[in-house]
Amino acid sequence: MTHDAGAIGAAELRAARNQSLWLFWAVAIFSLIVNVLMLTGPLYMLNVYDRVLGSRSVATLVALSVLVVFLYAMMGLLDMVRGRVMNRIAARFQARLDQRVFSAALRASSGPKARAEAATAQRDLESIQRLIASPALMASFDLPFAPLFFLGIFIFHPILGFLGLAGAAVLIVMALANQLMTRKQLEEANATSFRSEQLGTQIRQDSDMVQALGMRGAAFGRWNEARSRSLTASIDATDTGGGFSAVIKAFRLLLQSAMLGLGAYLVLQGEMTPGAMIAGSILLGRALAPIEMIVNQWPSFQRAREGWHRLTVLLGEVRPEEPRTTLPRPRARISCEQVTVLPPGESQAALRMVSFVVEPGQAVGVIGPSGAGKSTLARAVTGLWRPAAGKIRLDGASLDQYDPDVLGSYVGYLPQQVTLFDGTIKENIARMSRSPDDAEVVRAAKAAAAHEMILKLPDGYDTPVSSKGGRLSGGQIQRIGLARALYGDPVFLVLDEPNSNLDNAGSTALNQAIRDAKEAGKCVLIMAHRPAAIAECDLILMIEGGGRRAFGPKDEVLREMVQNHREIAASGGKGGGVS
Ligand SMILES: Nc1ncnc2c1ncn2[C@@H]1O[C@H](COP(=O)(O)OP(=O)(O)OP(=O)(O)O)[C@@H](O)[C@H]1O
Repeated sequence: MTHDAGAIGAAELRAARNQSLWLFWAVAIFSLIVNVLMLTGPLYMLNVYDRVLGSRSVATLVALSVLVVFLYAMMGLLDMVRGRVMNRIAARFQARLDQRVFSAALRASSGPKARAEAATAQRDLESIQRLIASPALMASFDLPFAPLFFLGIFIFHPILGFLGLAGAAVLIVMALANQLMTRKQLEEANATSFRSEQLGTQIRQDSDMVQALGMRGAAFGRWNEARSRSLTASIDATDTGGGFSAVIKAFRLLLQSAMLGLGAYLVLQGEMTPGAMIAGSILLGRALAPIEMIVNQWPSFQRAREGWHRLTVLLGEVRPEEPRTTLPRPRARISCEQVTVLPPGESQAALRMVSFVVEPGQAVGVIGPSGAGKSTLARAVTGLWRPAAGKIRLDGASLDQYDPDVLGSYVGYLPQQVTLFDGTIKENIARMSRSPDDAEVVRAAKAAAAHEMILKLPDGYDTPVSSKGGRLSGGQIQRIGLARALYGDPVFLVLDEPNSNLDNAGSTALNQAIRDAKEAGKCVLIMAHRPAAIAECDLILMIEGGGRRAFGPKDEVLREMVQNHREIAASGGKGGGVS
């Protein structure tokens, strides 16, 4: 992370926090009143001991008690109000950043920067929100009023005041030691717990494969190992933190008793009244309570601090998208100019200096052996992976000149591995739109030859599916993926291995869909291994090892390939790796 990016991310987080600045001030003022009202107890004690018992006046006792009930009621009310205000500050903070963090995490996961931070982004935001809403942060609002209580003790007797201050200093040193000693342990506990959770989720998601391949024992063993590491780290952290909490609690109780003892001595010396002795001990308890609370809740502070740091990196590296000038709907002309693409986080290019042009109404078959860079090209042309060098243009404008969501609506992308969202088939075809266009959903399904198949399902278009397809077969998922790609009249289609799961009828329907798209003036890129998928292609782009080997009319390129094969065979060499 560059220093500038970090500063920008931190400024964004601070701005979200500072939008509630006036509410923080309101909480500070409520805290001032609540802390002043906390003097009620000690003052009541002082008066009961020194006045009521001395004068034996029931009337004074009743009057004082009525006053105390009123003051405690006020204190309770204000305490409740400040708690509710803090809850709302926390909710505002999260609401303001939720979408921004979500979208930054989404973009970071397919980009080279801040990928690690993206994994926990939403959790990190929540950990800050939880801290703001917790009694722990409220305790930090009470902390500045500790001097008020110490002043009260000093007024009772300076020696008591010095004892209280010395005790508080010891407690603060212990709190700092707690912070220092648990920091690394808590970091380790948080990280290992996240890793074991992730592994558990992955194993559950791939449960079919885990069970079919007899991986249950091995998977469970690995998960158990991760879980044990997380448990050990968490025990270490809670042991240390819990130890400090216990010592601090015992020390605070001891200190209060010491105050009482010293107070009693001063009373015996005639330097103080018994009421002041009791009140002094209570005041000390009030002054030290926030320190104890902060130490006990230190893991929440630590989680929020780590989260804040990671979000600083994420938001600094993944800046909000600048609004773009709206361009007219483009023609289906795609040109790649010397495009080089690095997969996210990699330093080696998966595609090198590739150039070609596809005109409206043309379909180009992208062929090449496994790992040649076909899917990489698909991701680059759809705008998912930005080229490290060169330009990809749609109707003359480079892809980054389009708003990503608008560009997405121009793209009909069928990825190599189709995943669906939890929802109905209709919602999936309609790209999870909140207001799906039924007629368009059916049109897209018909174009993908999925209509009849969908009607045969128990609830037709309203059949619920899961991310892995649920009741759907591989071929059915692929057809729904194709219908999704065709939904909303995209400008161009990018179909990555579109017929890998299709039967003959499916392949025929796919070819019809490609013909229709060409007739409608769209252009189509088909990444393919199987010859049937390139039947409708006018052009062939052959890539190997990330570089362009050949590009031109289909027959010419195929003839050239056959020629090469013959020559290689004749010279006794081995055939090329083209599928
Ligand atoms: N997400 C990724 N992270 C890192 N490297 C990747 C990623 N995706 C692909 N690569 C690398 O990029 C190169 C090209 O992969 P790509 O998936 O584009 O090949 P392909 O031609 O589509 O292969 P196949 O026909 O097997 O699908 C490979 O060396 C691969 O290891």
